[in-house]
Amino acid sequence: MPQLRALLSVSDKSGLVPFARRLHEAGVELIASGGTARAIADAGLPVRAVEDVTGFPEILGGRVKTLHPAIHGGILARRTTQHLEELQQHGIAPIDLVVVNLYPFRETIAQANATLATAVEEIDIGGVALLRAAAKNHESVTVVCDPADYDAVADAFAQGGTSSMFRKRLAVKAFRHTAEYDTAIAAYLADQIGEPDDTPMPSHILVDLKLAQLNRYGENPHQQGGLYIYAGEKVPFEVLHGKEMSYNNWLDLDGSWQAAQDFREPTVAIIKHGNPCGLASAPNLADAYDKALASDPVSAFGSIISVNRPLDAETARRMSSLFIEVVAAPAYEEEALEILRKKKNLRIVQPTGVALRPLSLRSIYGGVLVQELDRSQNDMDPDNWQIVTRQQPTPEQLADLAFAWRVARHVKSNAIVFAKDRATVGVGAGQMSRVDSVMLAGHKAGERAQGAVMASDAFFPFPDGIEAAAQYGITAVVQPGGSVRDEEVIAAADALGLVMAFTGTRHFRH
Ligand SMILES: NC(=O)c1ncn([C@@H]2O[C@H](COP(=O)(O)O)[C@@H](O)[C@H]2O)c1NC=O
Repeated sequence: MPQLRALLSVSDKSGLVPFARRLHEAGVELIASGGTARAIADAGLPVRAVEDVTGFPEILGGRVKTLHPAIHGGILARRTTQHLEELQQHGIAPIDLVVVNLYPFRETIAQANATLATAVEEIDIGGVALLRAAAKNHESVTVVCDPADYDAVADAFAQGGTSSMFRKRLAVKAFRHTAEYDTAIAAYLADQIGEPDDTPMPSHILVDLKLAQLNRYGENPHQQGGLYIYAGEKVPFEVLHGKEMSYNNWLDLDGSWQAAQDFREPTVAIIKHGNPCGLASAPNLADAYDKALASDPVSAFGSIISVNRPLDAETARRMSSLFIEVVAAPAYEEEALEILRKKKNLRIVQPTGVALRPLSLRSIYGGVLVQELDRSQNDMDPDNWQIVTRQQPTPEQLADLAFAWRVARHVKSNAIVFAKDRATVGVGAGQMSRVDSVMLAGHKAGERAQGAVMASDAFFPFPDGIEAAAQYGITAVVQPGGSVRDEEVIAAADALGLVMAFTGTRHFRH
């Protein structure tokens, strides 16, 4: 049996000594780089320093330690006569196991005081080269990049060596690891340097996503699903109470959170299947909640609710009579938490402070669609609107129109929002025809449509939508305008005595 040899070069030395001891006990000769060799020797185990093998000292403050043919030759040689003879000619011994963990680049850049210079120093070169060399030669060499694998590898060496399948799996893991490592470096450097083509649509997007949570299933029980987060970042919401978040919970939480945070006044967004069934603003959250719930109390059953202020006890008390899947608030009063915690199945969540990414990514067949988030501000201000009807809005109508317009961008197209007193009273979402959305909103609002205003996420192609709205009692309309039939639509609004504003901006949401 030939002498087996391991090269160890680890930044994180946890678990190193017991692992090295087991390898030694299995008859494996240990070679290690500076600090790693010291840690092994301090534990009383025999170890050869890399410098001793290469006959060359570590130089440039550790920038060159293991980058030497005596090391890489030993790893990369095929175990064929020709390669082994070549090794012998140069006095190089084969290396059968490579154990590396890399400089903590991600941890370094996550620190508040990180500079470009400190980050660059934490870019591991030699360790990556060792991992890649060993992974390439997985036919004969075992590569370990994760201390979680120490036990299984030690077990295998105690039995004489690793299996071919195990080596292949470890090689895949090592290549994945170095790819993730380089992705983090590239993303950081691009960010620091501010690549010229970085805005608005970068020429390449490197996405490094890590599984944060395996969901019980995807949208439906026959689909697998999970939450992936950007590597090195936190899960966006912490679950303070209740069961694990499901796939659909995450999706609806995202919609409700972004909707509630879009408003300045205390606001409550009640979401079902990606659309608000009630959204309202008021001087305090408790009243905003009542108004949002009143919009469509039937649909609010089993909803996801987000608010944009710390959740107070009074609002929590009012919420506790409704079956809610998830509640999200920027913070919670202690008493509010006590009240909500009584509901066993309610998930209470709070954001962890992860920054909102400016681009949205959505996978389609054969690609990923990327766009900036819909965060336009100009058209949200009624001062920038054009009143196109003879009838001018009252201040009250204008305030409701501005509210409804902001809600509309959080509703799936074709989106129609009926609102009164800064609260939705009817929402028509996700219809293929705009006039159908009007009818849905009107149906939901019933009597409450009388004197309410209407927002439409895109222009009315025909007067029919306006005429239907007027029949429900709508008095004022806000829409982007821009249809070839705008004149006809304006004439219809004038004939009905309605106010109509054009914003010039469309808010499709698919
Ligand atoms: N430059 C090199 O030749 C080199 N070879 C190995 N390393 C890294 O040095 C670290 C271990 O160093 P030490 O054994 O001195 O504590 C490991 O994270 C390893 O990935 C190197 N350092 C950086 O590239």
